[in-house]
Amino acid sequence: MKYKNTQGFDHGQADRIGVLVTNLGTPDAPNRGALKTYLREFLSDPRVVEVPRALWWLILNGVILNIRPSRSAKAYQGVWTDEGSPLLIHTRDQAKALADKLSQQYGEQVVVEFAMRYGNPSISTAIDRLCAQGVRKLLVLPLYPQYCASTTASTFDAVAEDFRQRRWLPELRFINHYHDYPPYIQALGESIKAHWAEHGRAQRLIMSYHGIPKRYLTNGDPYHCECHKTSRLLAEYLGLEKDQYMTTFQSRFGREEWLRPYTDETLKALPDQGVHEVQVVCPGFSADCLETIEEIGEENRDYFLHAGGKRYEYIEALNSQPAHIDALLSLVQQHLNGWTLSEDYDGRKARADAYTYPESNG
Ligand SMILES: C=CC1=C(C)c2cc3[nH]c(cc4nc(cc5[nH]c(cc1n2)c(C)c5CCC(=O)O)C(CCC(=O)O)=C4C)c(C)c3C=C
Ligand SMILES: [Fe+2]
Ligand SMILES: [Fe+2]
Repeated sequence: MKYKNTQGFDHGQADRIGVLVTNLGTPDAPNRGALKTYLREFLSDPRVVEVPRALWWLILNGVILNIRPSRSAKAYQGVWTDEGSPLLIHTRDQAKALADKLSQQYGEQVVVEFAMRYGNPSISTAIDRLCAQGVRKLLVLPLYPQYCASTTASTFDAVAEDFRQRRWLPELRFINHYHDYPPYIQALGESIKAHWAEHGRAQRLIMSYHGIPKRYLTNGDPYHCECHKTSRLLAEYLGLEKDQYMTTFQSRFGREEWLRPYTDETLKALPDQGVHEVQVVCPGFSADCLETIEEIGEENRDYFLHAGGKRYEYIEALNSQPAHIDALLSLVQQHLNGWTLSEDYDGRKARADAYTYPESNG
């Protein structure tokens, strides 16, 4: 059959709204084999690596997938928990907390699933589950505050690819970004203030975002601007002067130039410039993951202290903090506008006049 059919449909089924919460994805296990599978899927995405396909295929299969999986597996072993990968656990918990809030408000009318762009649970599996529960309107919330083609647009590609193979498409809404959304800035600001209340302030607040190749910016990707806007709004919220905070970019991959200034080089240089105390926050990561726990929490701490720094603190991602969930809730509510029927919700009535073909069972 060319198209995937909706499973479990019956005419008495209630029409529902689905919220699909997504993040990047993570390997199934912290070992070489799982890393190879994960990295192959991730790094084959042309939204992530914009290099001519034939050339990239040779580099990826000839070099990267032979070297990187073992190295990355070691790094993942250092952050892995009894429940699994931190990114997966946080995303699952965030979706659950959001689902609880939405069900308090809308009962069974709104259902939530979470998915990963690469790895499991896949976006297609989650859309299958939503459709089987009667979802006819779908809101996708990629947990990337700043729009980037490598992440946000790639998530859209995965939804579109699923839709290409599906018979009965739900109505679709897609949240592009929320880098300047006041409740998100407030949640970030309050989490930093709570850290200050407990530990005091350091000389400088470093706002570190995942990098991308500089070429993507010059080709028109708004990511760099959105990161800077988040930083400016956050600094305004906290009442910071220009010399009290910095925006930097981390997690470089490959040899070409990425967005500058680089987080690692900045931290290595700061002690010589008289900055011996820093606090680092990662406002582009909605959940702690390898890139924050290991790279910011450990690797960059070492660089800073070895360069003569005296005090280094990483301020955790918002994860499932109540203020974060509330910010996501209000973001979702804004995008559900015109869709929710909360008071007179009666999905059965909506389908009561459906005509049943005698020869079909659906
Ligand atoms: C190869 C190029 C990469 C681009 C471009 C890129 C952009 C990008 N990534 C995130 C968020 C995350 N990336 C994570 C891990 C990760 N990223 C890359 C490469 C690129 N990312 C790799 C190869 C890896 C895997 C880890 C490794 O082998 O070093 C993660 C963490 C995943 C986890 O399991 O914990 C996140 C989150 C953003 C937001 C972004 C562009 C804006
Ligand atoms: Fe990445
Ligand atoms: Fe910019």
